[in-house]
Amino acid sequence: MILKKIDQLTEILLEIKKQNPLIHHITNYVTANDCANIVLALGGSPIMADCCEEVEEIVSMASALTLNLGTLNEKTANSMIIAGKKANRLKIPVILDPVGVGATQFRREMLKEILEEVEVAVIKGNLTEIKNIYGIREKAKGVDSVNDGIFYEEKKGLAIEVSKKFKCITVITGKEDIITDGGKVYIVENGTPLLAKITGTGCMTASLISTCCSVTENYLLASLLGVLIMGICGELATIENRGLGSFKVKLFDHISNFTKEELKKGRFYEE
Ligand SMILES: Nc1ncnc2c1ncn2[C@@H]1O[C@H](COP(=O)(O)OP(=O)(O)O)[C@@H](O)[C@H]1O
Ligand SMILES: Cc1ncsc1CCOP(=O)(O)O
Ligand SMILES: [Mg+2]
Repeated sequence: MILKKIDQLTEILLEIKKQNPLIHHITNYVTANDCANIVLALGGSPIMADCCEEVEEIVSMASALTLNLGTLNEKTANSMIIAGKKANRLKIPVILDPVGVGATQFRREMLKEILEEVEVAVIKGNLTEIKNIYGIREKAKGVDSVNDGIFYEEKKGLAIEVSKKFKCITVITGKEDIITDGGKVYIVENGTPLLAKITGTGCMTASLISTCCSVTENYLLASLLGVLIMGICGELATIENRGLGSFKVKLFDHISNFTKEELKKGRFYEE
């Protein structure tokens, strides 16, 4: 079963290299450069554009749209809605990363508006972010998850409920990652605590998922692939690690060299 899945995931990987899809991001100014480079490393082509006058034109050329709330303001929130609606009309997948949504009332209100106006294909966040999306008010200190210690069954249940509520794929990242469409659930065990020590690995995971979603209609498998790539490459980057700087460089090296061979290092199961 897993071998068949590896073949299906490899097909998505090869399709990205073949198509070089354009991935439109409306994202934060902290990790934008890393997200652009991660899309390039996987074989896609990034464009970051958030001006409301041009987002419709940009998204019309793109194969996926990533909306990242990391440094949200009223202007970018408006651009997200304009671009998101256009993406929906064009049937382009929209991937939402609700960065720091538990931190402020403003983010929660803007997120609610975005989700009322835009149909999202995938919501990806850490546990605190996903709890807040579902209306569980866990106050975030910033952009990181407050508590990853809840029972695995509870985390899985939450992801399923979010998928049902918003009719989308839900991804909860953390020590183990959960990916679900509300029915089938994948658990990914790859990763390293070092991934949580550098900023942007969550944002980059969303960019990887977007790139994978851009070449297939199977958003569940595409999300699984994006998560696996980050987890496996994170593990590979720890080999002979000298510190966080070189860890990050090695993470990019492994993502740019990622093939079916690396995919076989995936530790995931289906429920
Ligand atoms: N304790 C951990 N062990 C293994 N992998 C982790 C751990 N914490 C986070 N990760 C990985 O780091 C990446 C980013 O996840 P996370 O830190 O939850 O996102 P964010 O940066 O949005 O808070 C994911 O690939 C996740 O699997
Ligand atoms: C630190 C920070 N502040 C606003 S956005 C951002 C980056 C968050 O990135 P990630 O969610 O991948 O850790
Ligand atoms: Mg994040």
